[in-house]
Amino acid sequence: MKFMLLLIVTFKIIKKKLSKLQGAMGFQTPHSSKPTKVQVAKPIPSSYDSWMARHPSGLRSFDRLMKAASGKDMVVFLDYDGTLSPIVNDPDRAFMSEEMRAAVCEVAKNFPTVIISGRSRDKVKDFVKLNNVYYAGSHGMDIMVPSVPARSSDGDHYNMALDTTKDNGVPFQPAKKFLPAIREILKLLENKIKGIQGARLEDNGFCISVHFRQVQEKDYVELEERVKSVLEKHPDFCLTEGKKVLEIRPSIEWNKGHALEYFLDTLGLSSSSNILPVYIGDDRTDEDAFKVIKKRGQGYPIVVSSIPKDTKALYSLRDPSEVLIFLSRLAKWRQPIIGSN
Ligand SMILES: O=P(O)(O)OC[C@H]1O[C@H](O[C@H]2O[C@H](CO)[C@@H](O)[C@H](O)[C@H]2O)[C@H](O)[C@@H](O)[C@@H]1O
Repeated sequence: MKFMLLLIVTFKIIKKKLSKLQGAMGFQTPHSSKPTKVQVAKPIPSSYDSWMARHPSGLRSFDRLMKAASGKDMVVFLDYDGTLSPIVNDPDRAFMSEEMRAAVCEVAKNFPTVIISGRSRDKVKDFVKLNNVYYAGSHGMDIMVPSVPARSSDGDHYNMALDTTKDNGVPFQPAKKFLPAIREILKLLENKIKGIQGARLEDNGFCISVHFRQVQEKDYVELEERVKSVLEKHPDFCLTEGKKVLEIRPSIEWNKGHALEYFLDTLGLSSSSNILPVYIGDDRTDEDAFKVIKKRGQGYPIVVSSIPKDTKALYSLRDPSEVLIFLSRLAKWRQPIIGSN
């Protein structure tokens, strides 16, 4: 009797295992209530893949983008941190590579090129070290309008004689009247953040960065509260947040988007219906420029991100190494000569 019971139990176990195995292999068991098709597992798209479907890679789309750009006046805008240089712990050591510098230099030989950064104009210039690009610092609040026009005198060619080392242009600084208040805020902040280990200030000319990349997470709230307490006495300033940085800036209607429009205007390029601004940036402040390009309905807003994020950009590049490839290809790209085979 016992032997019979053992035999039945063993038989049932073997049957169950066999049926599981068949299921896993896609076979139907005779006991299936409904006939099921053999299921071929579809790969579930990762969130980055589905984000990429909405913001296609600037590299994969390169040929298509350039085809649509042919015959148009391209102007290239490049953010600095996180775009031309990788994000690093020490903001003073965010150097760009020699290859990146060479690629930007080559691009600038063919297209008017603007470096637009949250840093002070002098600082970003020190990092980039190129004299054939235009610079806008303090999120576009510090622009040196070049005395050499972007156009040659016949208006047909991009002027490659541009030399931005000669600061003989006219400064455009819409937040100039805030400078005394910025100095005062800087002093107050120096005292306020003293006790918070790892917090550091960066004087960006027309705005101030309070870095917390090196601050312990438990101190974040305290730091933010201290910064906000300083701003209570300065209601005409606002606080925004970037990548592990709090940014204090004058509350004026001026951002990277306005700066983009301003450059197109002052370079004598905005009247052309053929203008094609390309803007590459990684941070929240770059979204203002993406918005402007989208509104114009002309140009390529490209976000640099290796994670899905909410953005107005139409295209994406994963990180500065992809920016380098994109710029190197752009530097080599030549407008097809109309009429040639
Ligand atoms: O407009 P950007 O040129 O992107 O400037 C935005 C801020 O960039 C810098 O900070 C960021 O990069 C640092 C170096 O990699 C990193 O340490 C920091 O955590 C990032 O937020 C710059 O130092 C800030 O002043 C700019 O506001």
